Amino acid sequence: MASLDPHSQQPGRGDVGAPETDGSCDLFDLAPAGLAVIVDGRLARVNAIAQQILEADTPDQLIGRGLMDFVHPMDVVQTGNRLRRLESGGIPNPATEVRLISLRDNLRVVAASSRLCRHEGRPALLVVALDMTRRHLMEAQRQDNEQNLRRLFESMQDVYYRTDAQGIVQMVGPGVRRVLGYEPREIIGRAAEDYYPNPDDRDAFKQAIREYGEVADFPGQMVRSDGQVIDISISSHALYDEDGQFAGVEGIYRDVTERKMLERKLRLLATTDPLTGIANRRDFLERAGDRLRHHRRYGPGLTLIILDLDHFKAVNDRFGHVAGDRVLTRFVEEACAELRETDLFGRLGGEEFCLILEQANAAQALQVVERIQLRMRQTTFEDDGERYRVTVSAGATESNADDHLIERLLERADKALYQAKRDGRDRVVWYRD
Ligand SMILES: Nc1nc2c(ncn2[C@@H]2O[C@H](COP(=O)(O)OP(=O)(O)OP(=O)(O)O)[C@@H](O)[C@H]2O)c(=O)[nH]1
Repeated sequence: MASLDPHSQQPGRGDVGAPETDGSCDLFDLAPAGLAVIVDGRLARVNAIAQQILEADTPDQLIGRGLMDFVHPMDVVQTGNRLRRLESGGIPNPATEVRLISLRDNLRVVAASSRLCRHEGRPALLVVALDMTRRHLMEAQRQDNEQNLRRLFESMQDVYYRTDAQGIVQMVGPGVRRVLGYEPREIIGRAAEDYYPNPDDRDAFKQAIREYGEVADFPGQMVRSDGQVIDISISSHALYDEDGQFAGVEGIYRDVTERKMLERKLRLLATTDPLTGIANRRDFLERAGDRLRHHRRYGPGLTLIILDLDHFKAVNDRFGHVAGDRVLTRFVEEACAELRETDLFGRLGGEEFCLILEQANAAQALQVVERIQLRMRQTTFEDDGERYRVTVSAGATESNADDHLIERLLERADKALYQAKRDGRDRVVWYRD
């Protein structure tokens, strides 16, 4: 057994302080570190842990092999220098990280220190190695993760932020440069509210956080450094301290201005009649249905009127489709001039339009229709050098308690309209059973 007994030092022979490893003690094998005795640059003895580090099944696989055979090529020069310094000066080397290649060609990282000793009467080196491979891997992984996280953070389209309980910004990510046009340091320490053009948005956000503890894709608006108002979407959660007290909010927000614009455009396309700009059939009927439901629950009836241009086919046939389109657009302009913001007006198709009047009794509704008809009577069109007028017929009905569906009102108004056409056009007929 190797002896690490300090009394066996042999001063004056270049190995001052070197213990004799004469095999008289089993400390060598018990040591909680890898130990290797090197004689003439070759492994003369290894303990079990050194064997483990170098992935040898038996000590024989290692004994007699050159120490430098196991040192990673990148560390060979530095390790050689250290060992030479030790041999010539005798001063033990402090622990240094060295990369080794095991018998199975795996990278091992050890913290290795060395000192002089004697082995079976010959000058030798004792190398002590602590296996750092796992820690090294973990550290490399941690650094890798940190770098990835940093890269992600830097390139993130979203803005990460954190506020304290008073809404003061504690942290904000670099994405804020792109989204709001500010440097992060310009924002930190300021109230998050300062960037909201509409205080109601912030209040709604705070209320939702208070109520649910978190929000996802919460809509709002913010003001950029250049004054432009942008649409944002926030996903955040509340933070609490150890006592369970509200400590602030953490989350991300992103610029969704383009998405919102696209959504608005799509909504407009899906709900608007492209020629006249008023509600198309689908949108009109949907909103008309909502209003009917509302009136059934809360209020008196509503009035539905179908308006239909007279002899419109003749306009198309005589002056062409473009002239017909002009008449349709003009009719809508004239009708809208007589309507209130709250009135619902839409194009059912072709030259047929529909109007819903709320807060109007039958007499008032008739007045509105008659005013629209009068306007059209007074409007002159001119095409191909010919002047002409286009009149409007209308059928009206009022909702009653049995009307669950808007289609029932449409049916009645249509019957009344038919009657108006039969009675000579340019008039309004109120539906009667
Ligand atoms: N220019 C134009 N014409 C349209 C449009 N949609 C439908 N029309 C035309 O509107 C005309 C409707 O004709 P009809 O349903 O016979 O009705 P009308 O000629 O007005 O007759 P009455 O309603 O009985 O007075 C048809 O010629 C359709 O081609 C449109 O968007 N633009």
